[in-house]
Amino acid sequence: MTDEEITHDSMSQLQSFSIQREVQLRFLSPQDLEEVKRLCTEWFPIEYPDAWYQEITSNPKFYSLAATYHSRIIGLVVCEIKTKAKLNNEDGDLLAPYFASSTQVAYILSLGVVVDFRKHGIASLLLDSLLSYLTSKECQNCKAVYLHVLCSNIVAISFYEGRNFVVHSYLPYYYTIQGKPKDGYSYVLYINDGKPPWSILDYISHCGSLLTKLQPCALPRQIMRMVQRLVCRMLSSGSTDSNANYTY
Ligand SMILES: CC(=O)SCCNC(=O)CCNC(=O)[C@H](O)C(C)(C)COP(=O)(O)OP(=O)(O)OC[C@H]1O[C@@H](n2cnc3c(N)ncnc32)[C@H](O)[C@@H]1OP(=O)(O)O
Repeated sequence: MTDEEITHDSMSQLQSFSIQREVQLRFLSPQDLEEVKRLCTEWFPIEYPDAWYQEITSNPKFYSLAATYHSRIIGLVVCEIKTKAKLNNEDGDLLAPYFASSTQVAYILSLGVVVDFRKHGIASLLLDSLLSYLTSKECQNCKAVYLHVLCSNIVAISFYEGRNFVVHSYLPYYYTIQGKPKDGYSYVLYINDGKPPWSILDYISHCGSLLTKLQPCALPRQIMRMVQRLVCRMLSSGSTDSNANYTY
């Protein structure tokens, strides 16, 4: 790193620190509808119906958290907690089959930050708040957090991957952007001991570890040892009997 880069980095960190000190988090309310609509139109290439904005700003089933700076919304995260039974087909195999259909999962509908405030840790702050809620005592039945993202959204993908989210599936033609089909990915983070279904690799490695435990090559040796032990026991019980006879 050059001196110039170090200075720029420290300046940026200082700026982030002073912004973060003034950022406040609060839940969205119906009064935020127009502002949220404006921001989402700016951030996302997808058009949402008005009913969607009404829902996320007023329905308590959504965890809709805003980051504000001097009372202005500069970022938001919207998440819905639902049961495994309510998963769409494409996400149906998010959790291992042994999880009951009443097990919960959290779906991040959107996460965005105003351009001028990006790279100052605002999205991280929002995601951390969401994750600390989802891993709290009251949400222990929630086993995974997942989301959908355009394959071309490299910034968001690297953001989520940097926070331990992993690809769950590739979704060809998942989006329609300005009349054109676009591919997507679903990403997932398992929480509260949530687990994905077993992959072929898991089955192979499980069979491998079973075989290692059983040690089929050592089987004849084990049988020999068992026979030896049995004979020894029979002999020693015979001698005990004779000792017993002698004592009497
Ligand atoms: C389900 C979905 O919502 S998918 C769609 C996601 N949203 C969008 O695409 C909307 C448009 N994009 C955005 O709004 C933003 O770019 C987001 C939400 C993806 C990221 O928001 P940001 O507030 O910039 O994120 P944040 O600052 O927390 O982290 C971004 C990067 O900046 C880095 N960063 C944070 N502070 C600093 C700093 N002071 N100096 C330099 N880098 C910094 C972080 O380390 C991080 O890098 P990493 O991902 O390589 O670890």
